[in-house]
Amino acid sequence: MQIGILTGGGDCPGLNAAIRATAKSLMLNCNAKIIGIEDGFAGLIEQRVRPLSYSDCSGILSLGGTILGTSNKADPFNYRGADHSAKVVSYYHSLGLDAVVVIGGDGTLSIAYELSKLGMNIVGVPKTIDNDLMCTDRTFGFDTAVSIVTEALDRLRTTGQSHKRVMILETMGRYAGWIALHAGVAGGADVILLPEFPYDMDEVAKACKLRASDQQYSIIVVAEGAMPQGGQATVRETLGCAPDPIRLGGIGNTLKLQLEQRLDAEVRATALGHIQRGGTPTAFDRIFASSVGQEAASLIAAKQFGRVVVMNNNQLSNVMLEQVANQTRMVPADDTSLNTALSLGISIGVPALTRISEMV
Ligand SMILES: Nc1ncnc2c1ncn2[C@@H]1O[C@H](COP(=O)(O)OP(=O)(O)O)[C@@H](O)[C@H]1O
Ligand SMILES: O=P(O)(O)OC[C@H]1O[C@](O)(COP(=O)(O)O)[C@@H](O)[C@@H]1O
Ligand SMILES: [Mg+2]
Repeated sequence: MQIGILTGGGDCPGLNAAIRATAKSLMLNCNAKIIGIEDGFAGLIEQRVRPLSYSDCSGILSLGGTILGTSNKADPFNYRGADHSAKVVSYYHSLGLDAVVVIGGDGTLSIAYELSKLGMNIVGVPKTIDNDLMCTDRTFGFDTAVSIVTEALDRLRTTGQSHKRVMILETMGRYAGWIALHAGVAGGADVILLPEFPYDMDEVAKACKLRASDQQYSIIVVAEGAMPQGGQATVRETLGCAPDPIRLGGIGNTLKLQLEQRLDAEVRATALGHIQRGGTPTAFDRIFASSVGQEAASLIAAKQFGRVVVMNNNQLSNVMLEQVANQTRMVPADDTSLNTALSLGISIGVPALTRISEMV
């Protein structure tokens, strides 16, 4: 049996743990040969692959990034203005691959679904710091990102407290607020602004004034996709050559300027950016990535193709690729962590009455 592995989309901590688990499990249990596909779908389009030996997959458990490389721009259906999908499928056959394990997020798995319809045997493994994939409670990379943001909040707290300032921290997450919400709760934020609930500037200012009257400083966590009521998400840049060209970012600074006009306090904004994605995975993400990796190997062994490994209520299972393709999992109004935040008096920038009506 000959199996390809690729990692697609933005890198995240735990990718190497997943590659290691998938490859070792296939080698040990199925005597499979593993072909590493370089730089996500770019490797299939540009025909760049290399064999992965058992030792290539050893010693990488704790390593951040991906030994295979990745791309969040290489879409075989729209690559530099042309459709390369037929060429990708014939390359897959010419390599003698029995299947490809595609480790990716919503975008990568949407592409995987389209390729599976063209006859490629694919098993998907979910990854992304954003945690925005449908049908799974978690994606690996998320826990590490939340830990990094939480540590940053702990650091912002002591400097914010010393200067009696409003400290804003902007997180990643695209159009979903999972990182901001979880890190905001873990870091004891006073205000958490999410893309799912457009905020009212007056409410944000009111929450800061309330904090100024007791603790004299405030901590705001804002997701990069957050937007004011009636407004739009802030775009950092629009890439020239990608089918999905929008990169969000900059809302932290905009919020700082707007808040300074409404408050007496000084306001400072920090954006963690790619620091949230780099470096070593947490123990949780190492175990999680290893579990989903070996489960993908089991699906391959059982010839269960066109499926994605998922984890719900701590149980591994799988769903069809089409169930996760072309969708984004947002924070729902009845989310447990959101309710925790609200119960603790953390503002989400909307008036209490709106909040209650949204939640019933
Ligand atoms: N809904 C979609 N359908 C098809 N391709 C998509 C979709 N969304 C994103 N893509 C493409 O998928 C690739 C990876 O997407 P990205 O969102 O960056 O990573 P991830 O796989 O982590 O979600 C990019 O080439 C992007 O253009
Ligand atoms: O690395 P880039 O191209 O700037 O992309 C940044 C985006 O990638 C992410 O870090 C991860 O997103 P994906 O998992 O969908 O790739 C987002 O949180 C962020 O908006
Ligand atoms: Mg994505």
